[in-house]
Amino acid sequence: MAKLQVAIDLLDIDEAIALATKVAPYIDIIELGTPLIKSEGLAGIRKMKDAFPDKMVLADFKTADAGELEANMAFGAGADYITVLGATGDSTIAGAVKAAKEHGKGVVVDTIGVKDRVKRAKEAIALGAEFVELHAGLDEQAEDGYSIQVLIDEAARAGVAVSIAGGVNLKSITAVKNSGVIVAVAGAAIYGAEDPAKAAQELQALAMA
Ligand SMILES: O=C([C@H](O)CO)[C@H](O)[C@H](O)COP(=O)(O)O
Repeated sequence: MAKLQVAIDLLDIDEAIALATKVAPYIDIIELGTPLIKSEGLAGIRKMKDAFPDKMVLADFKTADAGELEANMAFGAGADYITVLGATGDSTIAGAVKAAKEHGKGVVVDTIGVKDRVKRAKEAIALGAEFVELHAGLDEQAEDGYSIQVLIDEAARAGVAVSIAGGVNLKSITAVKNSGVIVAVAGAAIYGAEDPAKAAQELQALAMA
């Protein structure tokens, strides 16, 4: 069984909240995607958490430096999780983990751009990350030959708590779940669906099967 995280890559917080309102019954974690955070800032995080106080809210900061400072910003605005880039230095991850412990929150390390995602996942967990996102970003997904199977294979041999992001949809979610992830992240498959609530409900049913 895997939890379901919706990655909201919209640019307007009111549209994001309207989407989250439709899908919240089927979702465990609401992610404000990096473009949404760049568009709306910390105020957007506050607004989302105020609208969904009982949901876990993930701020996809993709922090690359000043880990403790940025994590304090995200948690202070109401986020339950912040993402930090796995490609950055250990001290940045450790700084964010320090802030997370002080706030009783969590750090998710995002392996976007990392060559050996499994090795880095193990290192990130040792540094105190709650889980690690095996992630192919929107640009990597658009490259010729991309297949989510790479991430599924990595999750199956990771041996630490991981999520998968990058092409999770109704076709792939069963294999994603069976790989042993603790969280499946779906963006376009939900926010781009004609009926986002139905899409989220179907994804959740398969993630929990
Ligand atoms: O994290 C993401 C990306 O870096 C832009 O913020 C996406 O939300 C994530 O890759 C989800 O992807 P899809 O489910 O394929 O939309």
